[in-house]
Amino acid sequence: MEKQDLKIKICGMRDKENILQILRFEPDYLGFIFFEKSSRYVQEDQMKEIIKLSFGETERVGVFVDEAFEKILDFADKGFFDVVQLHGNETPEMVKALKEEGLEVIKVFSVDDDFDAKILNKYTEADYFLFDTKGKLPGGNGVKFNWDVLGNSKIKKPFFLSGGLGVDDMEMINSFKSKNLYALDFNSKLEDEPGLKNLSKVRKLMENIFDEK
Ligand SMILES: O=C(O)c1ccccc1N[C@@H]1O[C@H](COP(=O)(O)O)[C@@H](O)[C@H]1O
Repeated sequence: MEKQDLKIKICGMRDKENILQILRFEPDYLGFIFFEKSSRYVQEDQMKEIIKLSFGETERVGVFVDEAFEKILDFADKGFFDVVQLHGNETPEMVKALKEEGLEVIKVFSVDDDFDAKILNKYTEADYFLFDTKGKLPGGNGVKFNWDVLGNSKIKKPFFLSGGLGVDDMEMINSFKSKNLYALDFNSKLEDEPGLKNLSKVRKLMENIFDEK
């Protein structure tokens, strides 16, 4: 697999020093969790400082769980993110309304063995889908789902693959064939503690992940 084939998102960032270290590896996306119950929650005041950093080509993703439309817009106006990730039970109407405000939208679906891909047809307005593992928490469970459930033909939109991905999963990722796989989303498996990514793991990911085939 060639590097240019797949985008990389590293999620759950909040520590300024750690962000600066990770930015040196030039991931395509960095994610920030605006869900108060998350152990990776970024407060508004922290975010005001974080956006003063230079992100270069790396896009910022704001992660929300069933958040009010007005709050998402307010955070967008404050320049907290470039792309919004809706990680709850947001409706197709919510996606449409955010699109009408000019936002780029990733809609998340929590997947288990009973996942029915028909639901995707309701979310045609989303720019991207993201598939995460259904678990106790809305996200950040650190567990993989059975990727076979996605099936090849059912996903008509570029999508992020997520849920417990780590640096040792490349062989599995390489053998997962889906023409619309757009990005890999890494979070808890790269951490020393919630919100703090381990540099050796990120280095291994960014330098070696695409060379294993
Ligand atoms: O990480 C969290 O705490 C979190 C909380 C609420 C919604 C989403 C969250 N994280 C997202 O979960 C997936 C998968 O993470 P993991 O690899 O299983 O740890 C990822 O997309 C994060 O954006």
